[in-house]
Amino acid sequence: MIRVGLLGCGNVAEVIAKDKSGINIVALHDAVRERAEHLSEITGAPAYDSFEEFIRQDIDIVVEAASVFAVTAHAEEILKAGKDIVILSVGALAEKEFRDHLISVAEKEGRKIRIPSGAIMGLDNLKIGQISGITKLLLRTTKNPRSLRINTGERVLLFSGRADDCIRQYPKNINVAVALELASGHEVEVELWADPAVDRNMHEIFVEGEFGDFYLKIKNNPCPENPATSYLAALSIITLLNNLEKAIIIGT
Ligand SMILES: NC(=O)C1=CN([C@@H]2O[C@H](COP(=O)(O)OP(=O)(O)OC[C@H]3O[C@@H](n4cnc5c(N)ncnc54)[C@H](OP(=O)(O)O)[C@@H]3O)[C@@H](O)[C@H]2O)C=CC1
Ligand SMILES: O=C([O-])CC(=O)C(=O)O
Repeated sequence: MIRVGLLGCGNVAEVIAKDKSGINIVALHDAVRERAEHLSEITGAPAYDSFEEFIRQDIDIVVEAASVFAVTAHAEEILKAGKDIVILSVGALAEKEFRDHLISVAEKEGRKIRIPSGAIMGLDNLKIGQISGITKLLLRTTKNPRSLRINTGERVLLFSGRADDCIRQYPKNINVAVALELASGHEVEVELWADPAVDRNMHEIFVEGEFGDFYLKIKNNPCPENPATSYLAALSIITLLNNLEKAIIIGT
C-alpha cells in the first residue's frame, strides 16, 4: 500500500486525513506544530516538527498541501530523497527556471511530479494544447472578498494579466491558472474578481483552438475553515491517490 506523507496539515490535508477510502498516511509535517498534531490524532501517523526528520521517513509519495513557498523550499529535496510528489501549490512552478530544474531532478532520480486537477475540471483534455493550436485561453476566477482578504461592497476586478504575475500577487488563490498553463502548454490570460454577491469559488475557463471551443464554469463549495480553498481540491488529491495503482487509467 502506497505510503503517503502530508506536507502541510491545513484544510486540504484535513479533508484527506478524514477520508475513509483507505489512504495510508504515514507521516505529517506542518510549520504549525498543532496542526500536524491534530491530524496525527485523526490518522495515527506521527507528526514531525522538522522537515528533515519528516523526509527521512519511509514515504513513497509526499502530498504537498502547504504553500507555494513550501514547494520552492522542499520539492527538490523530496525528489532527491527518492519520493514522488503531488504538488497542489502548483503556482510555484510558474517560474520556468525552477520548473525546468525540478523536472530535471525528477528525471535524474526516476521520480514523478504529479499536479492534481485541484479546484477545476477539464485539465485532462486541455493537454491536447501540447500538440494542437490554441488561440484563446482565459481563466476568470471570482471569489468572495473574504477569501481574498479584502473589503469591498461591490464586484471589483483585482487583476488582469499573466498567470505568473497573478500568482506572485495572490499565491493562495490562483494556483489553478498555473495548472491550466502547464496542462495546455499555453499562456493563460487571467482575470481575478472579488464579488460580495458570490459565496462560492467560481472559475470560468474559455478556450478556443483547432479542436473547436469550450466554456467551463465551476462553482466550488469552500473548505470549512478556509473560504479561499475549494473542497474539490482535496477531493481531487484523494482521487489521484486512489487511482495511482489502478490498471486502468481514465482521462487523457
Ligand atoms: N491547485 C489548486 O487548484 C489549489 C491549490 N491550493 C493550494 O493548496 C495549498 C493548501 O491549501 P489549504 O489546505 O487551504 O491551506 P492552509 O493554509 O489551510 O494549510 C496549509 C498549511 O501548511 C502550512 N505551511 C505553509 N508553508 C509551509 C512550509 N514551508 N512548511 C511546512 N508547513 C507549511 C501552513 O502554515 P502557515 O499557516 O503558518 O502558513 C498551514 O498550516 C495552498 O497553497 C493553496 O493555495 C488550494 C486549493 C486549490
Ligand atoms: O480553491 C480554489 O478555488 C482555487 C485556489 O485557491 C487556487 O487555485 O489556488
